[in-house]
Amino acid sequence: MNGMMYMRGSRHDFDGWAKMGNPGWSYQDVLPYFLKSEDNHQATIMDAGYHGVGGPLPVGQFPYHPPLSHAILQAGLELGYQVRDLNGALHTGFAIAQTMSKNGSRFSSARAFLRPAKDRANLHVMLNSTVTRVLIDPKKKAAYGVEVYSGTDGRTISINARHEVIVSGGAVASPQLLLLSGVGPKEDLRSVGVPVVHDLPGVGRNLHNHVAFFVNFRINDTSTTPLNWATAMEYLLFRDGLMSGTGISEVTAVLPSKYVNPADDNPDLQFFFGGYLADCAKTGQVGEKSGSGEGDGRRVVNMIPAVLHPKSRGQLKLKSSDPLAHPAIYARYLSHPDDVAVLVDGIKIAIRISETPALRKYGMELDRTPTMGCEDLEFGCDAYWECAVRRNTGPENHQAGSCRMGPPSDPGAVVDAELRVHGIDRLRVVDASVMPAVTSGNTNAPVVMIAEKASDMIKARWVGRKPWSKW
Ligand SMILES: Cc1cc2nc3c(=O)[nH]c(=O)nc-3n(C[C@H](O)[C@H](O)[C@H](O)COP(=O)(O)OP(=O)(O)OC[C@H]3O[C@@H](n4cnc5c(N)ncnc54)[C@H](O)[C@@H]3O)c2cc1C
Repeated sequence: MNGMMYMRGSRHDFDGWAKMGNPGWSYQDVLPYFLKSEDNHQATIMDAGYHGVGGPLPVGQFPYHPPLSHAILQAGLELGYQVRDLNGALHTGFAIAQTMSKNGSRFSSARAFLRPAKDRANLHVMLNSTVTRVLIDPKKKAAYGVEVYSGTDGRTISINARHEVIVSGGAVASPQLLLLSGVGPKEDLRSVGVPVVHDLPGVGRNLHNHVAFFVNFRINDTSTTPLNWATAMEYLLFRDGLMSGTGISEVTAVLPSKYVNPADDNPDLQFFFGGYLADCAKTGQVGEKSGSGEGDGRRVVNMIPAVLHPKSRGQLKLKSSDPLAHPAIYARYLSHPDDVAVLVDGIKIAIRISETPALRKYGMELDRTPTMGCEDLEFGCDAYWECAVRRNTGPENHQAGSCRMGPPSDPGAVVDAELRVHGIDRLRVVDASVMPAVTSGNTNAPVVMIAEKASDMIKARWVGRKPWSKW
């Protein structure tokens, strides 16, 4: 379950991965895999050559856009930015983002990829089950199965793999699972009593995330109404109206801070917008008064700058050898001073956006309520914003990098460019954890791309098929 925004990141992200010693991951290499999964239902109005049709994942804008969405785009134009396809030729600008959705409703990865395959004889989905360990032959250093705990009957069973084991638990659970299986930094494993199968220092390290700050504004609000039976009917009959959108959360901007060269088209800030959804209703009757304002026709909306190229790195460790216990996560957000500086510059850009004529029409005004703990600093000076971002840090949900891809010469690498775990045969990791550096945008589309590319690598090893090569 996520916010559905379909953002691939910048070509520089993938070229950077390739430069780090990962052949096959440059932008030119990965673009075909983005296209392979995509069924873009607005392909004709997007940049030519950058979008696919006919894939399993529907991509497109929601049908309903509140007027404020268009006003934000206008604000971007007034500041000299372009409104463009941010998954196309260039990566800087404003957009009503495309989403993983169809007919105004969410399209999860499960709906796109799993459900159509549900009747295949070689697919079995176990519900309410947790993999507790990858079974690895310590002599051969090869994975041969998994141990699974069933939350339904409390039993733990072993399942053998004929070919290989693919770990896809995400940036938190994948390193956790490797650690539980004895693959990780040997000192850390010994300290929690897990027998060491393979000393791999990078497991759980390099954990990072986009980190953001909510800048609040007040606007004059006269155009929202609570959801009611009429909006429900509009959605059911026409797949349109308030229920077929996400308010101004559909808008995003990818912009350079003052610390990067705009000509490089490698922006280091993404802006999200929030607080302008339709209201839940108390009665469901048409004409119910809006409950979200402050009673004076004003309501709070947010602009949320996020640092796209964070330099801060955290770590994940086991707290115990209990596979059902949560791991210890040391996020270390904003531990690198450059991340703070970029975020503060992002706040200033957000304020500039709010001061454009397009948003002044809405009476947009910065909420000057001081952040708790920063009251003694003069509101709005750099020291104040530095305090505010540290006191009210808003991490995104884009955790990545904790099983990072890299060559064997890289001591922090966990998987190679074929996503195989270094030192262990028949074991791959396929998810956001393999990203050496998080992409410049929301992370779901890149994870789908990684999975598409992985499926080719897996087939190449076991059935000898050639990589997908439409382009
Ligand atoms: C609230 C939220 C909003 C987001 N919004 C967006 C957005 O708008 N656009 C976007 O692009 N990205 C968004 N993201 C990020 C995006 O969803 C993630 O980057 C992406 O899902 C990561 O994919 P993954 O396969 O690495 O991990 P996950 O999607 O987390 O998949 C891992 C799966 O493994 C399962 N699992 C874990 N451990 C075990 C185990 N031991 N045994 C069995 N199963 C296990 C988990 O239950 C989960 O289903 C959002 C994320 C969140 C949380």
